[in-house]
Amino acid sequence: MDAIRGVVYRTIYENTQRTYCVFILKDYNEEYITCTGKFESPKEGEDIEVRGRYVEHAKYGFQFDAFSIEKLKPDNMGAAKLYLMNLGIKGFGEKSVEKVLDYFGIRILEVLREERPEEIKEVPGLRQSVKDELFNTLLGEGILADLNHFFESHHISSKWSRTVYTYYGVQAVDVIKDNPYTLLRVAQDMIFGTADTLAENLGITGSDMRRLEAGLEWILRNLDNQGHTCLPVDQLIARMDDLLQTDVDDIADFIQSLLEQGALCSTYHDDILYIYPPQMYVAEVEGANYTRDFLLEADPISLDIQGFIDRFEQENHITFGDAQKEAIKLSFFEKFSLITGGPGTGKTTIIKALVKGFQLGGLGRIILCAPTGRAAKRLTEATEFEATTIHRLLVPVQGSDSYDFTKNEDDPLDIDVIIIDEASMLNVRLFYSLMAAIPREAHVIIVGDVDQLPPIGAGFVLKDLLDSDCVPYTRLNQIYRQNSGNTIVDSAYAINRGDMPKLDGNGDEFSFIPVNSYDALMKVIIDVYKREQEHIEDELDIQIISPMRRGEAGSTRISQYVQQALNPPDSHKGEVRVNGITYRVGDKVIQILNNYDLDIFNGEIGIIYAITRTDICIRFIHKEVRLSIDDAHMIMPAYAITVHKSQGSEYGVVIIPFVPRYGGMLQRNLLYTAVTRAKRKVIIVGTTSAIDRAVHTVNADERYTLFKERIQGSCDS
Ligand SMILES: Nc1ncnc2c1ncn2[C@@H]1O[C@H](COP(=O)(O)OP(=O)(O)OP(=O)(O)O)[C@@H](O)[C@H]1O
Repeated sequence: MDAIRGVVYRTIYENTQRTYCVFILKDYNEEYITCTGKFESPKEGEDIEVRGRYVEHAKYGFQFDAFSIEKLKPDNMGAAKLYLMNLGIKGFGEKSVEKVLDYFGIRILEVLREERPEEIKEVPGLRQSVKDELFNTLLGEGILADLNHFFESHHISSKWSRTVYTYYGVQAVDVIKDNPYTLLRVAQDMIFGTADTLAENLGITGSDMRRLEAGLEWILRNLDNQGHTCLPVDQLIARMDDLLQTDVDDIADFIQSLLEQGALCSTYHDDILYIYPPQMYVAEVEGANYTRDFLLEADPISLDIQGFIDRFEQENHITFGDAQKEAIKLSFFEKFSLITGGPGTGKTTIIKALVKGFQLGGLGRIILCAPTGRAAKRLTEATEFEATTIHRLLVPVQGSDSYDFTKNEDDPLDIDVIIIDEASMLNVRLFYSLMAAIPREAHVIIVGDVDQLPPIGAGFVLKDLLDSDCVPYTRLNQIYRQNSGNTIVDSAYAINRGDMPKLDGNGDEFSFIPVNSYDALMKVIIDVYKREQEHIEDELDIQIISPMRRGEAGSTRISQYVQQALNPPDSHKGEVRVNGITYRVGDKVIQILNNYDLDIFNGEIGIIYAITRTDICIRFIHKEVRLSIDDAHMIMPAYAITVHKSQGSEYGVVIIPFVPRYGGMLQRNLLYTAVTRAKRKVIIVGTTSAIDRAVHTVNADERYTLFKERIQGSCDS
């Protein structure tokens, strides 16, 4: 490792999270060296030492890749002045700095070098607030330096120093030395192995309790992402053994002790012990209990149902099929019922009828909701009745976990009826939160297509409710949408049955373009996108939907290609680079987190129409917003998005890349979900073999959950 000392000459770039920077260092031989580092940028004029190595960057040439940085303490009065001025403290300008220098004289070098920030408080003539901030900053500088040193000595990037300091303050180094695994809670992008290696360096090995705790926490943290509410105990032990490579008996004893303390929960079912994190256990058990309460008794509304159906048919010039009528009757009769069916089977039409019917039956406080903003908007448009997202309905507790809501059993919703659409997206935790907030006397109607992808998060509520055979339900099989020749719908149903869709037709609605190389895939996608763009009024109506995000053919890479091809750099167009991603005026972006302040939700797609020094201005379908560049982590490029992100949304034209390199993602429900996102046109670009594999692969990913069994009442605890 090399070390260079010098003065920071100029900062070239720093990302908004302040975890990566590029700057020019002027070393003591007056040579200018471009440095990069995964830490916050030093300030211009600062004396620093960087340690790392010289590298040759393909584009930027020779530069210094700094692994760590240390601010050098000033060794003369001029440097001390610069150092103090560079602290960037409000109200601490040149005059105030002079006061400090006058007071300490040459002794200031000692104060700064030996990190005795408390002495700063003695300086007369400084405002108390300035003194306090100066004290805290100098203290922080010292601790940051200690952290940088500590990390460096253990070969860990100092990019986490600022976060760790912000979290643990003056105690930071001690906290980490005491339990290095605490880093995993603070440094979100740190992997277990990094903390584990540090722990080993510090003598924490084998079955040390801190190691067992961290290993368990790490595995349970990923449970939700993998779709499980619980794990069979053998699985849990095996996973911990894989991760920690320690004595299996110690792991088993540790799990047992947590069960005894109530830090983990468990259920015995079919001779298998399932282990739950407590919040998952509560969600699964209580979600099922609430549902069972609703199933206890029917609660018919006072309405001549047949007369109502006849009138609705007349007014809307349709004749309901038998299954549709059954669904309507069940919804009016039962307190809790379910409607499932594929695209075009009339689910939305039924919802429309239900709203009317419940109103006529005197139940006027009706809520329509869906898991995503886009689905709620679509429902509003289709039913002409205001729908909302489940999150908005339940009112999240600001700044807390994403399942913590203001509306709950103690403060329930003021409603008579709730109709929940796109229910295939409901995971166990969201379902529990929702059920907790529904008053016991309300009618609950759950609507969704059970053949869509399972939800993000644990469980598959819609499927389990259906499979339980305890919930009154209707399955709609007849397709009403443009009955004859809708090849999108026909293809979707063929895929769902496990048949190949017709790929050689020249239908305008469903087409397949074979490609036999990666380059051809990208080229065709761009050509098709361009062609469709010319025929469409609103670019938001075309969407590329890819089976996965990562990899050469993932949505991220495709988005980059499309941007390069269709919206390349242009001196007339504003652009900004955030976290290595370039956003340019004209680009399509997707919101990836709910932003309640701006009223824009996860999954909404928009086009950038302006970029200012501070904001990215985006036109979403119904709204234009100015997103602060500091909040740019809430968006992503979206020429292509994943099938998972597209759930609950519809687009006029959908382009689906589908090639063998998607591997395990080539599954029937994934292709079915992608195809059913299209209203007018689907273009699959790929290979017959990839489609064949998907059509014949029924999602084999097992989700560990006992939700269905709890609905059935076959689980004891
Ligand atoms: N019984 C019926 N007779 C004739 N047309 C019907 C009938 N039911 C629904 N439709 C029509 O079929 C089309 C599809 O219905 P709808 O949108 O309600 O289905 P959906 O299941 O909600 O579909 P998706 O999930 O794809 O939105 C609509 O144009 C609707 O007006």
